[in-house]
Amino acid sequence: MKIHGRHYRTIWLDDDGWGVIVIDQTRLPFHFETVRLATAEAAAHAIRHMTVRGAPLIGATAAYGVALALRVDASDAALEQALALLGATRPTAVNLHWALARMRERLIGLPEAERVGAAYAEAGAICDEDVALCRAIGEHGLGVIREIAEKKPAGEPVNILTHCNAGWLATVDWGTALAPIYLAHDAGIPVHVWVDETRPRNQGAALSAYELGSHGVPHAVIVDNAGGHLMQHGQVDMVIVGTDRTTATGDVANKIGTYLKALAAKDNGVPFYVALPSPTIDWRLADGLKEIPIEERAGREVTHLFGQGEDGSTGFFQVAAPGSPACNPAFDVTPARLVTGLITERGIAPASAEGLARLFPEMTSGVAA
Ligand SMILES: CSC[C@@H](O)[C@@H](O)C(=O)COP(=O)(O)O
Repeated sequence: MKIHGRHYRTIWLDDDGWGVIVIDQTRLPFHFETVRLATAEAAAHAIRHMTVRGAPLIGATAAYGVALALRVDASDAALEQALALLGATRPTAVNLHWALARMRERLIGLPEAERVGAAYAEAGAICDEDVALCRAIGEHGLGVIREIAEKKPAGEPVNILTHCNAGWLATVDWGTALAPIYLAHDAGIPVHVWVDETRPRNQGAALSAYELGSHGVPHAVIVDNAGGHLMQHGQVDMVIVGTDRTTATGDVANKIGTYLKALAAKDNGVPFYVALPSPTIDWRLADGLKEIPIEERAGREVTHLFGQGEDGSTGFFQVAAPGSPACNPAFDVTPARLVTGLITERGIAPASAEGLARLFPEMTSGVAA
């Protein structure tokens, strides 16, 4: 993604070759600032406090967190401690656990002297692979957008609704849900994106809108409650969202509010697609509602809003009645029956055990078989 004319990934190594630089997403869209992570604790803090967020980027940051820990102590005990620390940061996105398991598998059998180099190489490979997976998701999703565009009067935009931020900022580059949109726009297909603001943290209004604007994609921010109305009036041609964990049977956990959009889409005959790289599939799970852990975040995210005042200063503003308690489940589960298709790096699968098994036959032992 280009910001101010320069291409950025969302995570990279500092000039010294070991410090890890990330974009501080808590400062966007008002300030583009980076943060240097120099310890595993700093990486864990960045994930927990959402300096970085989005399932694939959480996994990539955790992988580098392991490398940072091993620089200090490359023993088995230190490795296990770093895996536990980083694994406890956020519960819903399975990419975190996938990345940590991969790091452990790569490192545990190595002599201590080789671990640091191998850890950086593996974290780098996870990042490079994420870029390739997201690009492939973009290509497959582009086909869907193109098909819809061909059925519309010439020049009329394909109206796409998205929820939360499953774009460049949520991954290492490209994004998942937004990758097909970038490719469609670049291919000259007219697209227009309805961006759900995505309360409570406003990842749509703050991050997706920032990205789309930086790439020149026409879009409009809408309140989370507007999607159903727009669908009823024929103003949404398709929905594309990301996911933090998808079961082997095609149930999809994503940012709170996704389920309501899927219900509205079903009622209005609007195709509802979920874009995901395969590390987001939890092959052990068959029932998303019962089995996917849903993160509960602080009530303060509901009662207070982050924004910029007219004098240019940024800060938090209370919007709820002082003293009122708040409840803040951060994700919900959309059952597979409401999902039109899962856009993966290998193609588009029906949201079902059979559909996923057909695309990923090597993973189909257990519940997906
Ligand atoms: C490609 S990212 C997919 C999901 O991680 C994204 O849609 C999402 O819900 C992010 O939640 P967040 O709480 O901002 O980390």
